[in-house]
Amino acid sequence: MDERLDADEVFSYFATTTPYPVNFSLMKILNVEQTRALDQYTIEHEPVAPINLMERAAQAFTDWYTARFDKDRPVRVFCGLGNNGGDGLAIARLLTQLEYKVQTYVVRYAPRESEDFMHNHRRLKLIAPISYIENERDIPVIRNREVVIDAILGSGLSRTTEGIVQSAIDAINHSPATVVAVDIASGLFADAANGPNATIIQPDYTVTFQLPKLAFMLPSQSQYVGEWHVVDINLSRTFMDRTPTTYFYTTEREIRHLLRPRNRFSHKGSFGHALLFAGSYGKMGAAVLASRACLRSGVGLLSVQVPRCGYDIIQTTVPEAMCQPDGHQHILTGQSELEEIDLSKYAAIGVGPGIGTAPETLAMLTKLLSDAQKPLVIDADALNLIAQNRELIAKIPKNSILTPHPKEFERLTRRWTSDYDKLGLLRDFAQRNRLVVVLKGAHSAIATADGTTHFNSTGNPGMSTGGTGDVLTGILTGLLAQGYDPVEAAVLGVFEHGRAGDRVANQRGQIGLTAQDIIESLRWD
Ligand SMILES: NC(=O)C1=CN([C@@H]2O[C@H](COP(=O)(O)OP(=O)(O)OC[C@H]3O[C@@H](n4cnc5c(N)ncnc54)[C@H](OP(=O)(O)O)[C@@H]3O)[C@@H](O)[C@H]2O)[C@@H](O)CC1
Ligand SMILES: [K+]
Repeated sequence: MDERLDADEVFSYFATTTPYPVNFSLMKILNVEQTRALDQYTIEHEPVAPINLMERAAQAFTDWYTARFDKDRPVRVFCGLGNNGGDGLAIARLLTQLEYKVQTYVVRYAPRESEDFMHNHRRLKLIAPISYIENERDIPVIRNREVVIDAILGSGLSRTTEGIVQSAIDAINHSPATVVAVDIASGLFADAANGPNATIIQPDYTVTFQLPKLAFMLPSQSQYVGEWHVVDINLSRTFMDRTPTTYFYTTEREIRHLLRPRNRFSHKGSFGHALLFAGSYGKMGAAVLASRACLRSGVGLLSVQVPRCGYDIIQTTVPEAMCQPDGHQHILTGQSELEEIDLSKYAAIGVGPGIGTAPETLAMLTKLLSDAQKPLVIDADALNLIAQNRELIAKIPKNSILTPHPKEFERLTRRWTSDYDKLGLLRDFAQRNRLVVVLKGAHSAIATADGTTHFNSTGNPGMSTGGTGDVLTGILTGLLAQGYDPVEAAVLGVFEHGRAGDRVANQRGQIGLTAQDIIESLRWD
């Protein structure tokens, strides 16, 4: 895009060239250009002078900082020469006025400074000394218990760091101090891959302005983000609401709008009849977990199709469910012992947990994909069977929800070169095949047929344990059966699955967390 466009033009550029509809209001992730346009639009339309907006940002950061760090911890603020550096100088002034022990450094990597940097430089100079870092000798020794505030480079990063900036970043990274990045770690691109040997601040915390950045969502960037927090600086809501984006971040606020309240006159028929195809000899636990999770998600009725060896297991462990044994003792073949399965009876169908990859099960899956008239939830071994027989991808009913973990997604597509490459693959796969794809992991990413990606905000590493995926499949099938559309079901189900995991982790820690605990901790109010 032409750099000379002003904020209004950028606004209409994105409004006319990004055709993705948004069904419900979620927190957006904007790209660097859009973020810049958002700042500019706020400045012109609020209106607010740029220097006052910078003061607002510095105040919001300082409020966050003072709520967490005591005055007795010495602070070293490292500033660059752009507006991120300007923020740093303003923060140094605000903290000094609050009687924090502050040392300020300006990393002089270029001859030019931004206007708002210069303004804040003059103001700070009146009340405190400022040191300059021009070569390595000027870099101070940073000690334990000190806090470094990193304001060297922000969203204006345009190239890989080098020279004195690189040396300062290295010194900060090798120090024992706690590091807090202002807006984004210096050297980290907000929405593009960094080169292989880039020098980037590795903060303990990132305090970012207004909206999270795409880089915060990616596992490979986590060492350059740390624990991140968004602070509100009142940038234009109009611009944020009306600027289309393909990336969203799901938080509790948005989930509240998605959840449908129950009417006291409803009966079990109102919440749908779900069917799960799950289990095989030695993997019946997956069927039990998916079934229980489906019931805990509010489904009206549940039937479970299992191999004969699983019949007694389901009947005793999940008495609420009806059980239909397959003709085969150990695996699913689709040959029901009781009757031909009438798929049209079911409001939603889930397939995959613990089914194994036997040829007869492949035959069942193939028939299911072509007979099902509505979206399915497809997980685990069903995904592996599809990956081994890629011609099946085209047969998956449109808007089905697939829930691969990264390895399963790689089998369905190819190895990726970076997390950004992976995001592109995910979006293309979902769009091309008209599917909803939940890529599981930290900040699970949900890609939809219309090209949008929703990142989840709940969940914890304790959930990387056997059976949690089966629980998710049960939840999603239960939500589809209740009439949530597939995107809503995926966004809501992934969020609540993660939130239940967080409740367990809060009560008993992450290490001992089990899939069963997640089921027991599900709450929908
Ligand atoms: N706009 C607003 O209203 C608000 C903005 N806010 C704050 O502003 C920040 C963005 O500020 P910014 O745009 O001035 O960019 P910033 O990152 O400080 O540096 C740009 C300078 O660095 C240079 N440079 C680039 N890469 C380099 C490298 N590798 N090594 C060395 N130099 C490099 C680059 O040079 P150039 O690319 O022009 O050659 C340019 O001179 C944002 O993160 C937030 O903190 C808040 O106050 C809220 C209100
Ligand atoms: K920074």
